Amino acid sequence: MSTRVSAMSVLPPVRRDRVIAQLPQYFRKEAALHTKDDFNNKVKTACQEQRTGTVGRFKISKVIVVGDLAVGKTCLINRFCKDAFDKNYKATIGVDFEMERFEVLGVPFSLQLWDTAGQERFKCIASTYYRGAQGERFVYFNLCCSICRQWLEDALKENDPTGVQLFLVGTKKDLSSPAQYTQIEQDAIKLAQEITAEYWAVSSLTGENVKEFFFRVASLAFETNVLAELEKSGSRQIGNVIKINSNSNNLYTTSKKKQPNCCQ
Ligand SMILES: Nc1nc2c(ncn2[C@@H]2O[C@H](COP(=O)(O)OP(=O)(O)OP(=O)(O)O)[C@@H](O)[C@H]2O)c(=O)[nH]1
Ligand SMILES: [Mg+2]
Repeated sequence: MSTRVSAMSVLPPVRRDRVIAQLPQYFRKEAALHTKDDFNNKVKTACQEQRTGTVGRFKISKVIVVGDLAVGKTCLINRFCKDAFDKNYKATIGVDFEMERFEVLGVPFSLQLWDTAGQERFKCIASTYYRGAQGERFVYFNLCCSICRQWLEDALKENDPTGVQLFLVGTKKDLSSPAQYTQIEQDAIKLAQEITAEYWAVSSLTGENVKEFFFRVASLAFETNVLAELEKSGSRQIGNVIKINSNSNNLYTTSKKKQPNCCQ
């Protein structure tokens, strides 16, 4: 057994409240990365037959959280990972990391959450990370910020947009009245559609939608990763029994992304 595998085998079992057996649903149908109600059949079969390749062993998916300062990036991660909330603002310096382990369709799956700093003076540090990141990247953008389109442009400049799944997250939902929220949501859905992102609204103070959101991220990341693994192993086999579409890892978006405009 390799050292890496034995290191993994000493990890404690995945927490029971991180087990995902069903595909978690989108938040708003009009701004979803996909609207299917179950995991892809090829993915389900691969999981049953334990043919998920590096997914489930040492593969770790990265989630990069970006957005303006004080929009609530760190609090969102802390609410999910530690079930904690701090009302005092402590700016992130550079980048912090959290690891979160799931079990999806019986397969262990880890997300590494990159919590970047929103302050302008740390922005160059964050962009170094986008550049250095290998493999799939899943980027969130916080809604409650005037320059979120700027973050988006910067992050996409460093990444192939087709390899990135975007989530546009409206934070601090508890602070708006229902009437204010309705207006915010309309604008957010428009922006999400424009940038081909999935929209969510969350509150780290109350915990509303936080777990649902991360479960959805983990599930879509897992599905994309397994499909990519199947495609890789499919292309290595001679005379495949199962034909795997060469575009199958690009599940959710085939349309060319529009250049984001300036904020209104
Ligand atoms: N009411 C309310 N306040 C929140 C919520 N989320 C975060 N806050 C507050 O907003 C402030 C900033 O939160 P952070 O999570 O530190 O913001 P950040 O985006 O990580 O900021 P940087 O690290 O500077 O980029 C803190 O005072 C939090 O308590 C929320 O859901 N509701
Ligand atoms: Mg922070």
